Amino acid sequence: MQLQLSAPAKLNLFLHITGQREDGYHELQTLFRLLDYGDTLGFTANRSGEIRLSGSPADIPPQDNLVVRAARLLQRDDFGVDIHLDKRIPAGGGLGGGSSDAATTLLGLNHLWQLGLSSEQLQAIGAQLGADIPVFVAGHTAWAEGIGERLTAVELPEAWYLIMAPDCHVSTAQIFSHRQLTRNTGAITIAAFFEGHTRNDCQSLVRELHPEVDNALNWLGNFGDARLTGTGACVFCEFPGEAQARAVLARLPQGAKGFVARGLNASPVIRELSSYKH
Ligand SMILES: C[C@](O)(CO)[C@H](O)COP(=O)(O)OP(=O)(O)OC[C@H]1O[C@@H](n2ccc(N)nc2=O)[C@H](O)[C@@H]1O
Ligand SMILES: Nc1ncnc2c1ncn2[C@@H]1O[C@H](COP(=O)(O)OP(=O)(O)OP(=O)(O)O)[C@@H](O)[C@H]1O
Repeated sequence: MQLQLSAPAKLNLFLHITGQREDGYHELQTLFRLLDYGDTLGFTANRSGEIRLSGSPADIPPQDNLVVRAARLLQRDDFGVDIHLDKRIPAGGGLGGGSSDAATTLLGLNHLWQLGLSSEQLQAIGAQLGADIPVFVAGHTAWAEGIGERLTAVELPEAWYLIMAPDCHVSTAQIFSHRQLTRNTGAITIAAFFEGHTRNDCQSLVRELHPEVDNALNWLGNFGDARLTGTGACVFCEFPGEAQARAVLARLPQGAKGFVARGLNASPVIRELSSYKH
C-alpha cells in the first residue's frame, strides 16, 4: 500500500516567551500559521521490519532524520516502510520543516500500519521528539501555549506571505540558551493578537548574532511589518493579496532567496488522508 502526503511549512506570526520551566524548556505563546508551501513524502509499507529513507538532505544522516525517528516511535513487530522525502522547506529556517515531516510520518504510518491511534495520541508521541510537531499533527492554524503543545485552532482571514531565507543557519538551542534572550513577556489574550500587540522575542538577539537576518529584516521592512519566524533564520511579511506579495518578490535583491506562500487554516495532509480512507 502506498501514500503520497504533504508536509506544510509554518510561520510563527508572533512569538512571546513568557517563562522557563525547571527542565530548561521555555513557556511561550505563539500563533502557528500553516502555509501552502512544503515538503512531500511518499510511503510504501512492507513487512521487512526496516525503515528506509531516501531523499534525506546530504547533511542529515538518515538515522538522525526526524522522519526516521518518528517512524521508530510507531514501529512494532515486522512492520517496515520505504519513505521518500522531497524536500523544499529550507532546513533550520524556523519554518518547521523537520517537525512537519515528522508529523506527516506519524499520520501516514498510523494509517498505513493501521495502528488506530487518535490525533491526541499522535500529538503526544510527536511532542517527545520536538515542540513544534503537535501543531502539524493537529493540522490547523493554531494559537499555542505551554512549550507549543497546548493548541487552540484559530481561523485567520486570507493572507499571503513573502518569506526570505537568509543564507545562514540559526541554532534554536543556542538562541533558547542565550543569556540575553527576553524571557519575561506578560501573557496576552487572542484578542490582543488581533489588535496587533505582538512581536517575536527572539528577533533582536537573532539579528544581533546574524547580520544576514538583520539585512533581510531591513530590506523587507520597506514593504510592511517584517518579522522573524521561530528562531529564524527566515523572515516574512504579510500581504492581503498574492499580487502584492509577488510584486515585492520580483524586487528581491540579487542573490537573495525567497518565495511567496498563501496562509492556510487547515493542513492539506488531513484532507489527503481522508481521501485515502474512501
Ligand atoms: C522556536 C519554535 O520553532 C517556535 O515554533 C519552537 O519553539 C522550536 O521548536 P523545535 O524546533 O521543535 O524545538 P525542539 O527540537 O523541541 O528544541 C530545540 C531546542 O530549543 C529549546 N526549546 C525549544 C522549545 C521551547 N518551547 N523551549 C526551548 O527551550 C530546547 O531546549 C532545545 O534545545
Ligand atoms: N526531515 C528533516 N528536515 C529538516 N531538518 C531535519 C529533518 N530531520 C532532522 N532535521 C534536523 O533538524 C534541524 C532543524 O530543522 P527544521 O527544518 O525543523 O528547523 P526549523 O525550521 O528551525 O524548525 P523549528 O521552527 O521547528 O525550529 C536541522 O538542522 C536538521 O539537522
